[in-house]
Amino acid sequence: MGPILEVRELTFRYAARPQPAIRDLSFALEEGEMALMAGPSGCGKSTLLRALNGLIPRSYKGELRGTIRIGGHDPRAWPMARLSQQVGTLLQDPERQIVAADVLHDVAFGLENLGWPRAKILERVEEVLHALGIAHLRDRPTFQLSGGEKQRVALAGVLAMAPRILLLDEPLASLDPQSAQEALAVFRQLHREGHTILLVEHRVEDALQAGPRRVLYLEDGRLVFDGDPESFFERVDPTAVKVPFRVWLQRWSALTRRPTPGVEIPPASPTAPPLVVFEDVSFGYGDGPDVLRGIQAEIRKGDSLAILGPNGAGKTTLLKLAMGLLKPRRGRVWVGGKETRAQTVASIARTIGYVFQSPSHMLFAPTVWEEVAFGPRNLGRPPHQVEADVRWALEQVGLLDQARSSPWALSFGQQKRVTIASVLSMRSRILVMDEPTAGQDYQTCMRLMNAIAELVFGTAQAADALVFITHDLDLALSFANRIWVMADGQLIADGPPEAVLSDPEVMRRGRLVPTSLLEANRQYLPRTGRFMRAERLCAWLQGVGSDSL
Ligand SMILES: Nc1ncnc2c1ncn2[C@@H]1O[C@H](COP(=O)(O)OP(=O)(O)OP(=O)(O)O)[C@@H](O)[C@H]1O
Ligand SMILES: Nc1ncnc2c1ncn2[C@@H]1O[C@H](COP(=O)(O)OP(=O)(O)OP(=O)(O)O)[C@@H](O)[C@H]1O
Repeated sequence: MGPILEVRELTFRYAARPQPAIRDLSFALEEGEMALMAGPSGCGKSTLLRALNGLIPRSYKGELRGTIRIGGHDPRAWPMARLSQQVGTLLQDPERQIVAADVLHDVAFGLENLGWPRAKILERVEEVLHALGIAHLRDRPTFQLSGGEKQRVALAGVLAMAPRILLLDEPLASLDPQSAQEALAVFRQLHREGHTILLVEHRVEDALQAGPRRVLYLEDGRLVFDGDPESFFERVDPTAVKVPFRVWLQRWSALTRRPTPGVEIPPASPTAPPLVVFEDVSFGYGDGPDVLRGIQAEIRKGDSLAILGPNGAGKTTLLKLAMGLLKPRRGRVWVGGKETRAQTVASIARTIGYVFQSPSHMLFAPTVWEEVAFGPRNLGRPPHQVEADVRWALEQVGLLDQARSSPWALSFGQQKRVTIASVLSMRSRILVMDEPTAGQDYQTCMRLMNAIAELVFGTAQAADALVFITHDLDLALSFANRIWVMADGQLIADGPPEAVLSDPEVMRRGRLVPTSLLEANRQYLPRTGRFMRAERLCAWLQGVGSDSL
């Protein structure tokens, strides 16, 4: 029997683009094989998945050349219903995957289409919801879900159908670390049961825990590596891909191109002037239960604040209260010395630039340039200033070359960066970002965060504070001088990364799982005195001599 999935010399060019998004791709997966696919943002990963699941050429027009075989047949001749029984896809943006009004119906949707009897559908849905730890969400309206809750519901819908081939486009991007572990356990189980899995993930270190024995690495539409994880680590540039810290250390002295050190982030000062104050704040949606309870905290000048915590803990809700998009049920929120109740959202937006979690909630303009120009124009800036602001913001996110593209003709990671640029261009004093680096490759992520940290801590002092929600502990320990952990609507920790991420009780309640970089940092903390990002820790370890390793 031949491979279950095979592509040969596959090339695809989107109609709107002069260059192909994937070029001459050839590889095959045997039945029951699991492979991890990685590569920089925009390298063609989602495009390949679209060609495999039939969205290309059905929904995306362009020029497709080469061969695709599924179980030895050309799927392009099949009706979509037959193809989707064989190939299940988790899309990168759960907003686009969820179809039904409540969780039960959403997860049951595919099975209903297959004509399963009702009792069997219910049984199957319960089973999948349990496996992903979201049984409690069963009867919830889907529009009310948090980002990570949505991602798990979308995944449940795909897994419920148990297709032979699973194409998973960044299934971990918005999951809290413990939920990511649970999802990985489900993938391991599916692999044991004989499903073929192609897992696209930037979180390489995490994704490898699902046990793939093969890594496919794309660059600029081409397959540049196909081999086992250890050989991948021997060849990979650790500044480009998130690898375990031991790989960093092994490769560090041989690196010819060292990453730029980036701006130094000083400790947060507990006596700096407060910018945003939460005064005993509680909040619930509509007449529903409280989702935030008794939040008492201040965001101060010079903070680079990372907000961590389980999916559904209330992180996004808290930031929406700061933006005045929601008003507290009890207590008060102050921005710039005034209560949010007494300010319009537009006036708060002059102080706080806010990047939403999902780019599809923000994008609206015909071109990237127009999208990024909207904010500064709205603030009444003169055209030459708008031009300078847009150019600068697009440079920071590495998208100046896409200025004339439609935001909809970009990869997910690129779209997310457009939304960041459209906030940077307003040059707000406080930058608030909901999972800014979800869906970004490691290198882009580091560049982006360095550029943003530079605004607050660089010589120009172009901003006063930075606040970001993230599930990436490495990002938090590398760029935050202060961490809040939220759990179940409450603030359970507030302090420097070294203290917060060393507290086992906070780690447990926050569903935080130590990464290899965090573990190395904890080990050396007595001597380093502070947590450091991977390259700094490597340099430090080298400085103290290898005998102490
Ligand atoms: N609908 C579209 N129309 C035109 N061009 C597109 C479209 N979608 C993606 N592209 C372009 O094709 C290239 C590959 O995009 P793709 O989404 O496959 O990348 P990716 O590797 O999945 O990126 P990411 O990691 O950011 O999700 C990019 O240059 C992107 O701008
Ligand atoms: N519009 C809404 N109506 C009702 N409940 C909502 C609404 N939006 C969010 N919720 C609920 O409020 C709680 C907190 O959601 P929130 O989006 O703040 O979580 P989060 O910590 O940002 O999660 P994630 O890490 O998954 O993004 C969740 O239980 C969520 O289901």
